[in-house]
Amino acid sequence: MAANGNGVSTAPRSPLARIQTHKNGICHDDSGKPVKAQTIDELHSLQKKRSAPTTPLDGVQGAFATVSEDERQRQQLQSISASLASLTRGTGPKVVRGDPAGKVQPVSHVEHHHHVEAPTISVSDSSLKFTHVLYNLSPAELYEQAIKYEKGSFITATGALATLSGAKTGRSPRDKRVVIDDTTREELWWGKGSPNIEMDEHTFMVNRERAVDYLNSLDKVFVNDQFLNWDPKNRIKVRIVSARAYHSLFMHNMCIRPTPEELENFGTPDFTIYNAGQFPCNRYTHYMTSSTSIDLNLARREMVILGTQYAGEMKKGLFSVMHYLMPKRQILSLHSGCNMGKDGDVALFFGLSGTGKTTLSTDHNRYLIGDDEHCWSENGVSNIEGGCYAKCIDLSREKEPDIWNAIKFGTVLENIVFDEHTREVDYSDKSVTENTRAAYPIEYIPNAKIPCVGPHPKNVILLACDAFGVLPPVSKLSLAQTMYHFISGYTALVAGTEDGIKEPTATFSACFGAAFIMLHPTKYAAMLAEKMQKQGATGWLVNTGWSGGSYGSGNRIKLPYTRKIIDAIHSGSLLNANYQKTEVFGLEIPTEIEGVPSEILRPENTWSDKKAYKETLLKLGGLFKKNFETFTNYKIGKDNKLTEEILAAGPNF
Ligand SMILES: Nc1ncnc2c1ncn2[C@@H]1O[C@H](COP(=O)(O)OP(=O)(O)O)[C@@H](O)[C@H]1O
Ligand SMILES: C=C(OP(=O)(O)O)C(=O)O
Ligand SMILES: [Ca+2]
Ligand SMILES: [Mn+2]
Repeated sequence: MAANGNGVSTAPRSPLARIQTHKNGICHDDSGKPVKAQTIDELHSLQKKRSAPTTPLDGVQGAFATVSEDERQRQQLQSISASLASLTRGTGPKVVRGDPAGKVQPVSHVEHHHHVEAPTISVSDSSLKFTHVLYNLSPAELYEQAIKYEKGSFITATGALATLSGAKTGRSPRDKRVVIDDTTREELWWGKGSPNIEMDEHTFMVNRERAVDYLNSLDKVFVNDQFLNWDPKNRIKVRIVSARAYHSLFMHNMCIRPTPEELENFGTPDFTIYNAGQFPCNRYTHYMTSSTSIDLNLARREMVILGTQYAGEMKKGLFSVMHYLMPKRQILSLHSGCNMGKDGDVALFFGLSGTGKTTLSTDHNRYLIGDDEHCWSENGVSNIEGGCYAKCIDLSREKEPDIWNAIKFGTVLENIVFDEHTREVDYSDKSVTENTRAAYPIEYIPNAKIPCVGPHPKNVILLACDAFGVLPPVSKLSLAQTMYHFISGYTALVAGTEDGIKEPTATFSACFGAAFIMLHPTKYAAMLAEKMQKQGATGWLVNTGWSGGSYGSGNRIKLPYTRKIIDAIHSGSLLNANYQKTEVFGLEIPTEIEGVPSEILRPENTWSDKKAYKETLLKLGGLFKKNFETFTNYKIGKDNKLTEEILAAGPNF
């Protein structure tokens, strides 16, 4: 008698025939070979196959012939131990590979085989302790670590790893400090407007010790050895030591991933980050003004992070380092996105946070070279990074399909909100922060250009999100105007929506990234001018912000219109359009662009209150003038003529 789960009889009239599973009547539950295991533990051990400790980009499975696996691991651990050395002990901790919980390698075994350092007299309990190193784990391994040990880690419906960055959901530029010594005092940009807030070497060491002691006190740390810069001649080796799988996966995605062979020969890193973000700095330490401190020491080639878990701090910290190292080699570092057309025409997209670098460089009809950080050398452009970091607020599949589709297994989704059951992400939800983010490897964008390098740029697009609504959607710039706007680095922020409508605030950030530059802005500007002149590149100013009024009365320019404008720049059609000059800013604006209503091209047409338009225009012009006062005493390049032209290229009234 058969019954279903509800106990209701479903008995057929006649008994069922016996199920025939095999001709000879012997019942097998499967037809495969039996597993080669005597116990469940053995069975589990079969599940995992040994492989290289990395995730190769191109599936290279080379022969690891030059050094034995044991020797390679010993060297690696020694190098990591040296990285984690503290001041008081002089030597690093005893490090051992693998997850302490995973019983990957028994401690005694490793101690016996790998003499990480010469035996020293134990001066403290911490030197008796082992620190397990999770070295260049794969995304899958990092998912497991995050989900097991880090609160707030979940897999979303599309397979991304949702994480929380804690109390800080954005960068903390006021807590970023740079060690001042005889070299940096001379070389770097200090004082008004500079992002380089000074600290002394000793204080750096105090913070370094705090971070290193914190990391050494943990059962395990994550170590990433990776590269920056796709230009092979100017590649930098970076090591990131962190406490969270989230941070390790973020950097795995954002830096260039080495192949197993490259990792084998990695050697000593050129730069090391100690990310102890969960642990605060000591506010009684000299120079500390909060519990957060991001400290850069160029001489030691080290960065220490205390009191912030926002992952963007690491990528932008390394960007600062590149802004120091590259100009020394006559290479210009750029806070810009970059893409290339089918015919090899390259465009740069400069702009401050939220102005559209990532959105507009990710273009289905063009090859993506990178979304945020590039180098421009004698040979052309190269991306510094191996991944993209997109803003996700109000992300839609229709408007940004490539970014949408990149949010899948392996992608880190920061501070987003999802349905607790379906794990479907609600991209409109700002409950945690407005700065929700997705970090994914660049190859998640289908038309990424790998390797991420390209020829010299043809178009240099300066993006400004003008919440005042007075800058034209697009204008063609002279070289002097390009320099003026590059040095100004304008965008506008909109005030919080909750307290009702407030005035937008203008922000000026030299080189569209004052927070990251290390030298005086005019150094970068001079290099840009020289390169643009030599390559005959055209500058453009694109307003991705408001039209028809300021924030509150007007609307943000529709993304499809901005894309049409960008298309016309790329195709070259805009270069030959008819232009009219605007008053105050003296910008050349086109009268027509295919696919864009002509009336929006001239901002005053879109404002119903013409008087308010004129007032707002003059107000913004005044803010530009005031901001530029700091730069009027600087010469740009070798040529006095260019300096004078730049000064004249600003608003005139
Ligand atoms: N007209 C527009 N042009 C560019 N971006 C726009 C526009 N309108 C709205 N946006 C939104 O503005 C944000 C731009 O952010 P993003 O591209 O990540 O900036 P960045 O990379 O410069 O920090 C995206 O969320 C995008 O959807
Ligand atoms: C990561 C950042 O870059 P962006 O907003 O320019 O994409 C940031 O500014 O924190
Ligand atoms: Ca950026
Ligand atoms: Mn971006």
